[in-house]
Amino acid sequence: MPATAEKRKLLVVGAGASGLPSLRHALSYENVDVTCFEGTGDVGGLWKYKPEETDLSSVMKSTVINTSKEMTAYSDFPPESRMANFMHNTEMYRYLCNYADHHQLHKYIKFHHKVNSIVRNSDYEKTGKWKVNYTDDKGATHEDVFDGILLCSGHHTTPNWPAKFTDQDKFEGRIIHSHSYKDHRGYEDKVVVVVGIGNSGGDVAVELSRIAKQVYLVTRRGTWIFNRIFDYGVPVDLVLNRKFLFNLRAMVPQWIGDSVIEHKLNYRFDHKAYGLKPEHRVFGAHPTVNDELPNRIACGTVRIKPNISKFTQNGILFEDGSKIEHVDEVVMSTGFSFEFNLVENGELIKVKDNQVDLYKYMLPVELADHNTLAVIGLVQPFGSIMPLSEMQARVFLEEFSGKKVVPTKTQMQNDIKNKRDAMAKRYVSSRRHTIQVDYVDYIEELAELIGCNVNIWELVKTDPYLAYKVLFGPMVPYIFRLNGPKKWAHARQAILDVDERVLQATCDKAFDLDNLRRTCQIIGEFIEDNRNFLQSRKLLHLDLDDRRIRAWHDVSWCDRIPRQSFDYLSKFFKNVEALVLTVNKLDEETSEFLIRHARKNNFRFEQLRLFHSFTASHETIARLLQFAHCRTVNFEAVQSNLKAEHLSFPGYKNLRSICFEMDDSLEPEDFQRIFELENCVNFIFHGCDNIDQTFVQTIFEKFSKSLKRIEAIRITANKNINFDTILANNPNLSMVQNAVWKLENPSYEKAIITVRRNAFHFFMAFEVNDKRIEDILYKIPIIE
Ligand SMILES: NC(=O)C1=CN([C@@H]2O[C@H](COP(=O)(O)OP(=O)(O)OC[C@H]3O[C@@H](n4cnc5c(N)ncnc54)[C@H](OP(=O)(O)O)[C@@H]3O)[C@@H](O)[C@H]2O)C=CC1
Repeated sequence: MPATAEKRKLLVVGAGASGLPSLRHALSYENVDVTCFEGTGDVGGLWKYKPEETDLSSVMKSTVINTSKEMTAYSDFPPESRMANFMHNTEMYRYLCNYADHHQLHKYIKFHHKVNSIVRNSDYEKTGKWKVNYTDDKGATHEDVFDGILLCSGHHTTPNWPAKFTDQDKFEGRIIHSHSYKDHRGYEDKVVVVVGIGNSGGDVAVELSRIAKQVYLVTRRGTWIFNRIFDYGVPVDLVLNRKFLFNLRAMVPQWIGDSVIEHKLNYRFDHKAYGLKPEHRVFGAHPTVNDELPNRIACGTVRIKPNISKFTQNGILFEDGSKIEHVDEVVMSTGFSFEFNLVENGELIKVKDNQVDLYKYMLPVELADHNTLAVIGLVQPFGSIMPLSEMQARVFLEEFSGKKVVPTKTQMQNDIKNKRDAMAKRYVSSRRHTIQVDYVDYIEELAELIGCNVNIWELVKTDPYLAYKVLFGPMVPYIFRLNGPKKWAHARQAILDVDERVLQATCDKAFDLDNLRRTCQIIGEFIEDNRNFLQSRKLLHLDLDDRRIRAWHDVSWCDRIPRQSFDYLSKFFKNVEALVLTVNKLDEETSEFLIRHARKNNFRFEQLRLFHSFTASHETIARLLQFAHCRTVNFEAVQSNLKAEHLSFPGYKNLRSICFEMDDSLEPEDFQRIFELENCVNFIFHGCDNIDQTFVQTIFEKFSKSLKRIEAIRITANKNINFDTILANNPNLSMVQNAVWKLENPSYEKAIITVRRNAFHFFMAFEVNDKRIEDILYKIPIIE
């Protein structure tokens, strides 16, 4: 495909978990003009729970994903720290929505647009173009030609109904497929038979076991059951999907790896004793992940049964001769089928019993001359599909945008054959095992194609710590944004922060003292190494916060300083002089600590910025201000409860500048007293959203007649004020974006250095426009 200056039109079909990253990456190519058609009115596909009976794919109401958040994330969008390690479907949906919002994908998605057919265009041989027939959101049908197509419509939509069991039609109870199962309602006190022990069957059986009279779970060959969490509560996929382990696995016979894991799984519960031990080895079938099933079996609320041999009018006979006389409900959790009838009536990508010939499960060999159509997300990994879908889209887009990354037709065919042979050798022969991949091997294979796999030996030379993490840590998707096309500047940090995000998902206040001490040491060394520089540049800003601070402007949710970090801070205070100290939720204990250091170490700062509500008393704050020789206090986004009587405390008396919330408890008389503070000449008014025009005018009159100075007034949502009148009456006043008015304001440009450790961060800003800053930014130790 020739590189071309002209934009190539790409259609992404579906805005679910595969469509969204496809769209996001397509947008990063200048020569690609992308549109996404989504049949429904929302993004999220399967992950958007649909309470009604539908032909669309949908999770159950209670579905919790069985891959962990870090292994399920997209490569440039790490999940929030507080998101669960295994997300409930509503949280998954939120993650997908956030991703779409973050990358502003909505404007490229045409909702309620349904694709009816896709065929090669008349000039396909020459151009590789496709003709698409679709119905728009008004019901009108159109035809359009695209240079490329990404089919991202999922493969968990069409229920696979098993061939009817003997006398199934005579059965008078209800039989549904798990696709139609929503929640437990209606199953109370019923006898339920769940057929199939895949992840759907396991989930349904466990859920119903709490409210049904009895649940029977049918399996014709047993299965190995994984728990979502491994030793020490670490998500199992974070433990098993590691580069090192896969490299090792390639060197030892398969049975060794199988035996180790089987031993581990049996150690939790003996699969034989629980009637589940299969003939196949653990990696010989798609894994069933279920944390509760063994317990439910132990409690007898779920009983394991072999396959059904026959239905009766009210009951079921099993292959071992056992019988249940009365059955109310049967839930066939027997998997899904897929087909590609949308594309040339199913003639192009032929599917038989879920067997399909696609290069890397995405590219039809017949189209090898152009490679302008791909299926995204058609894999069933030991691990999460989402990062694989994203990587598939990246492979396609590299090719589509002009690079040659897909090999020759013959190589494609060989690869398909090799994969099929390997699958037949390893897996139980079944329609379930036709698109199986190992997460690590497969993502690396794709990454190799586009040159974004990590060369560990090269990395060891330049960044040994990161190399260690990549080799021995979980193979998180961010790894594939360190190199190659569309590198992501924050990939390194995202990799190093994995443990922290995992930990914070289960423990808000997870502080590890050893780590804190190590942090002190590293920070100390950093300060030592850069002493001259630090002394020549006064630190502008020191932010004490035990939450992630991603950017200067993004300090949105904070907590109090952890006690454990006092040690660490002491070390820092000995070395650095700051202009601004920001503390979130300042309490008495922290204030006393800071006062001690101000007195003992001569720790100084010029501005105290109090973020969010604080519980320290004004008396204590005043002492802190006094001992730190602080001349500016900034009550920001807090109820300051500042009263006239506080002003007699020495710390407040000496203030030169004060910033406070106008909408809090401040009374006009208090304001008058503050205004009259002798030393205080600079004022910033925050959050003046509820004050009225007269008051604002009074403020300006007061200030214009005195030596006092307003640095800024921030009014973001005030309907009472006529800005034009006020600006007209005050020629020295200018409004700078977003209703921030400035009379005078020294504007510092800032560089920001964030040094972070496990759940605790230092935030430092220096004066900038200095090349040194950049150098330091790169050298700053990253603390885990
Ligand atoms: N929480 C989560 O994240 C969830 C994820 N999923 C995923 O969705 C996908 C689909 O899962 P699922 O719906 O469970 O389907 P699967 O295809 O994985 O499992 C189907 C089950 O039905 C059995 N089965 C099929 N046909 C018959 C038959 N004729 N007689 C008896 N048993 C039969 C299969 O047994 P056999 O092995 O003998 O063929 C197997 O146990 C998987 O990738 C799964 O991981 C699903 C649910 C929840």
